[in-house]
Amino acid sequence: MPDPSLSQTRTPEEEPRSESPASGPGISRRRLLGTAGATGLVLGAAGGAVGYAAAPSGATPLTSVGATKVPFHVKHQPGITDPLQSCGHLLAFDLAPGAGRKEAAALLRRWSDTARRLMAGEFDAQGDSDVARDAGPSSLTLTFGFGHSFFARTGLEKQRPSSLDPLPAFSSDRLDRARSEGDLWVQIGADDALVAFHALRAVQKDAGAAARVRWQMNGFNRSPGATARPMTTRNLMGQVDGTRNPKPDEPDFDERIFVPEQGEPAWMANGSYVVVRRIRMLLDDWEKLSHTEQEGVIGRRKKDGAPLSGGDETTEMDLEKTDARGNLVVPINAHARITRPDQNGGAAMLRRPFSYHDGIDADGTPDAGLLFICWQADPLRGFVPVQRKLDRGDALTPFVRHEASGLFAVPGGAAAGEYVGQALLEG
Ligand SMILES: C=CC1=C(C)c2cc3[nH]c(cc4nc(cc5[nH]c(cc1n2)c(C)c5CCC(=O)O)C(CCC(=O)O)=C4C)c(C)c3C=C
Ligand SMILES: [Fe+2]
Repeated sequence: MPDPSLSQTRTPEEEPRSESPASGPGISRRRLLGTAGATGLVLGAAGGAVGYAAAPSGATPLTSVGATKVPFHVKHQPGITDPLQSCGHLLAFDLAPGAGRKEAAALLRRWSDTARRLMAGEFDAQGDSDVARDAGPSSLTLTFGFGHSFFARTGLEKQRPSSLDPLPAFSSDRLDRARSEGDLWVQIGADDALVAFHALRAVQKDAGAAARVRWQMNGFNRSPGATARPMTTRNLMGQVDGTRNPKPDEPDFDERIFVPEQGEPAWMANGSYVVVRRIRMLLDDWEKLSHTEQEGVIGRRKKDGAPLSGGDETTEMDLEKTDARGNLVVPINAHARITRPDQNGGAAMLRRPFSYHDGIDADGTPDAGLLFICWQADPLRGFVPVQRKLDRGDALTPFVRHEASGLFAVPGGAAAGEYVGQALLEG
C-alpha cells in the first residue's frame, strides 16, 4: 500500500528536495526518514536497490562542525584547553606481561602517528574500517598520559614525578580498583560519535600485544549548535557547569595548569597532571529536592548559573551578602562557595568533564553522573586541597559518590616528527 504521507505537501521548513532516484523529485529526505518503515517497504517492493535510509545524491558539504581540525603538534597536548566535545572516550591500558620500555616507546610512537593522522582527517584508504570515512575530523583530539604504575613496569622509577604519588583517600570514595588508575591513559574527544569510535578502535588496534585495556568509560556533552548561542554546558543535575574555570587569557593560567618549560622532571615540560574521577550522581535523591533547595546546594541559579547573590552567570559572587533575616544568601556549605580558589589557598584546576550514562541498575537507579576530568600543574595544589575541603562539608556530597579514580602525568605536546613521551622514553 502506498504511504499516504508521501502525498502531503511540503512545509516551508523542510530541507530542499532530494534528487535521489530512491526518493524521486519532490520528496524531501526528512520526509523519507520520517516515514522510514513504510517507505522502506514501498521502495523494496518496487524493486529499488536503495534502502530508505540512503543519502541523497547531492552531497552535503562538511559543516563547520565536521570540518573543524585541532592541531596535534602543539606546545600542550590537545584535549586540555580545547572546547569540550560532544563525545568522549577515556581508556586506561596496562602494559602486557613482558612488555617494557622498548614496547612502550613503540606504542607511543604508533599512537602519536595515529593521533596526528586522524586529527588531520587523514584516512588510510586501504586498511581503514570506513567508520569515519564521510566525516571530517570533527574536532577530534587524542591525549596520552602515564600512570604511577607505568614507571616500575618500564624501569623508569627515577623519572617518576612525586606529583604522581597516589591521591589520599577521601570519605566520599567508593572506588572500584578495577576501574581506577592504569599504566597508560588515553582521552579521545570529538564532535561526532563515529569519528570518536573510529579513533578508539585505532588506539585499541595500535596497542596490539603491547598493552591491554584496563578500563573504558564513555561520556558526552551537548552537541555544538544545540543552543541558540554558545553557552556553558550543563551536567546531568541540570546545572550550568564550568562557569568559573580558569581562562587561558588570565595571567596565572599557564602557571596553574601546566608544568613550566624549565619544570621538573624535564620530560614533563609543558605537560599537566590530570585527575579523572567517575562520580555517580544520586539523581533520584537529587531530583526530590525543590529547585530552590538545589540552588542552595550549589550557590548558583539553575536557570542561568548566576550566583544567588545576584547578577548574571559571570557576575562575581558576593560571599558576604545576607537576606532580611541575616542569613548568608550563598549558603556556607554551597559547592560554588567552598571550591573557590580564594577559599582554598589559591588551589585551582581546569575542569573539562564529560557526562556519562551507562544504563539503569537492577534497583532502578541510573548509573549516571560526571566523568570529572581536571587539569593542573600539580594535584597537590589543585584537586587534593579542594577535594579535602569538599570532604569536610560540601552540600553536594550527599548527592554524589566517587566510584573510580585515576591520576596521570600528561607530557607536553610532541614536536613535529616526534611522539608524545619521547623525552621520557628515550631520554
Ligand atoms: C575537587 C574538585 C571538584 C569536584 C570533585 C567537583 C564535583 C562536582 N561539581 C559539580 C558541579 C559544579 N561545580 C561548580 C564549581 C566548581 N567545582 C569545583 C571543583 C570540583 N567539583 C571548582 C573548583 C569549581 C569552581 C569554583 C570557583 O572558582 O568558583 C559549579 C558552579 C559553576 C562553575 O563554576 O562551574 C557546579 C554547578 C558537580 C555536579 C560535581 C560532581 C558530580
Ligand atoms: Fe564542582
